[in-house]
Parts: sequence; C-alpha cells; structure tokens
Amino acid sequence: MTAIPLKRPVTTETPRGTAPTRGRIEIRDFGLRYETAAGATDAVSSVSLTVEPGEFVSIIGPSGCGKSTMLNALAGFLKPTSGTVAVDGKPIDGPGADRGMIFQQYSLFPWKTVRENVEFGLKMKGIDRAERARQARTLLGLAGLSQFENQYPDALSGGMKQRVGIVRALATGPRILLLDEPFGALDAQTRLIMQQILTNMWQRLKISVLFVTHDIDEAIFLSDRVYVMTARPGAIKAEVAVPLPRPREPALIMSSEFLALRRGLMSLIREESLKAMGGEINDDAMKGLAANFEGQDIASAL
Ligand SMILES: Nc1ncnc2c1ncn2[C@@H]1O[C@H](COP(=O)(O)OP(=O)(O)OP(=O)(O)O)[C@@H](O)[C@H]1O
Repeated sequence: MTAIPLKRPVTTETPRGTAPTRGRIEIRDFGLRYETAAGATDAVSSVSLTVEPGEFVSIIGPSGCGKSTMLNALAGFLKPTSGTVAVDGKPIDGPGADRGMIFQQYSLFPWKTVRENVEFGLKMKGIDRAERARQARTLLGLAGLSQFENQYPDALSGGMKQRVGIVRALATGPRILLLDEPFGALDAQTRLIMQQILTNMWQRLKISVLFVTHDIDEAIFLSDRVYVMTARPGAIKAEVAVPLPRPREPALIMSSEFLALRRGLMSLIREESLKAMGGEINDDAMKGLAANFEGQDIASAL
C-alpha cells in the first residue's frame, strides 16, 4: 500500500464541541469470497483500514473491486471470510442501530409520508409518538425538508428522496453512517447541494462516516482521508489525507491544493481501472480513443 503521509486533517470548521469518542471502525485483514454455483469470486482480499470517531473517510476504487462488499460487511449484512470488522472494539455480528446505511437507490416506504418514514426506526425503538414527531421534525429541519413532512416519496425529486433517506438513517442516532454511492443518480448541481447538506449534518451530529464513491472530486471535497482500492480482489492501494480546511465552499475545487490531490488520486485510480478492465483495453485502444480522424471515414482512417 502507498501511504501518502500528509498531515492530519485541518478542522477549522464551526465548533464541533468535544471530540466524539465513539464510532471507531476497524477493519483488519478483511477478505470476502462469494461462493456461487458458477464458482467462487474473491471480492476483497486482506483489507485493513480504520475510521476514527467523528472522521469522514471515503473509499474510491475501480468498478467491482469490492467497495460495496466491504460496506455490506460493516453494515452486518455479510460475514467476512477472513479477518475482522469491528466497531468500538466489538466485532460486528449483524445489523445494528449503531450503524446507518444509505444506498444509491432510494429505499423509502412509498406508502408512508416523509415524516412517517423518518419516524419508522424511532417507532421500532419504542419511542412514543410525540417524541418521535419532535425528533423527526428536528432532523427534517436540519435537512431543509420541514415543508415536505406530509408528502409521499413519489411526489419528491431524487435529491429530496435521498435527503429523506439520510435523515431516516440518522434518526435512530447511529454512531456511524455508511453510504454507498448515495449521490450517483443525481445531477451535478443537486449532488453539490447534497454534499453540503451531508457535511453539515455530519458536523452537527459528530458521527463517523464511511463513504463509497466513484467521484474523485466528491471524495476530496467531503473527506478527511481517502482510501484508494486496487482492482479485484480489492486491497488498499493508498491512503491519502485531505488537509483542506473546513468549512469547504464549492470554490475550493479550483484551488491548487485541491487540484494537486485530484491529480494524485486520478493517476492512482486510472492505473487500477485499466487493470480492472483487463484485456478489454490495450495500448492500441487507448491510442484510438485519442486519435483525431478529422472527419474521415473511420474505416479508411484506420
Ligand atoms: N452476491 C454476489 N455473488 C457473487 N459475486 C458477487 C456478489 N456480489 C458481488 N459480487 C462480485 O464481487 C466483486 C465485488 O463486487 P462489489 O459490488 O463489492 O464491487 P464494487 O467495488 O462495489 O463495484 P461497483 O463500483 O461497480 O459498484 C465483483 O466482482 C462482483 O461481481
């Protein structure tokens, strides 16, 4: 693994009070093999990583390198074939209220209103009706969704649905939020707004976040640290600290510090993406992509 020894993240953001002490993720020598009728697939091999309490960490890597597999193991939906996955020193043995998970597809109950969706987990915890409504309204307010509390999911845009999904995952007070490409289906502008809303909620609630994305800019903009994975079977190729001050404004992505991080991550990820594509991409194919045919018929140009 390439360790890029940058300083610890600079956090000059709005006061977060005392540092959180819970919500530490520790993955050690994690491996996961899928056994199917068609044979076995080693999805992830020997990954070790940590997320400190209150830290925002992203994972980027080529398609199929096992990012979702790892998040699903952390959520408690999959068991490691080797190694350990623990939260605050306790091995994970199934899903739990200490971890919230958000997927790219919106997973709201269509027959419940926005507020009822958010209240669902609180109801499961046995919290009484008035308190449920109070907590749901507070969180909906933080996400700018107060005026939509009585709407049904069908009436909402993709960005709003995902905001409700985040609020719902946060409602039960998890120490950890796991997000698997949550903004992948959103347009660029909505995505930027969602990134700011997520950062805002993360800072206020002092939770630890592990965020999977394909988008390098998104990973840098949001994170304290970024792990880069190799092609399948996924392992950690590099760990990159993001020492950019907070709060981060959209204009930050034009700064030289941001662009330097982006260049570094792009070259790491490109190498692995080419490996992941295996024989599909060779030098000739890459030349072809860059060729200027100047309006010629492609067959004769080649
Ligand atoms: N249920 C399953 N059964 C068998 N193989 C699986 C299963 N789920 C995932 N895989 C395989 O495991 C590997 C890792 O998959 P995973 O979805 O974790 O990768 P990923 O990095 O999240 O991919 P992407 O970025 O494309 O979403 C892939 O080769 C995938 O085909």
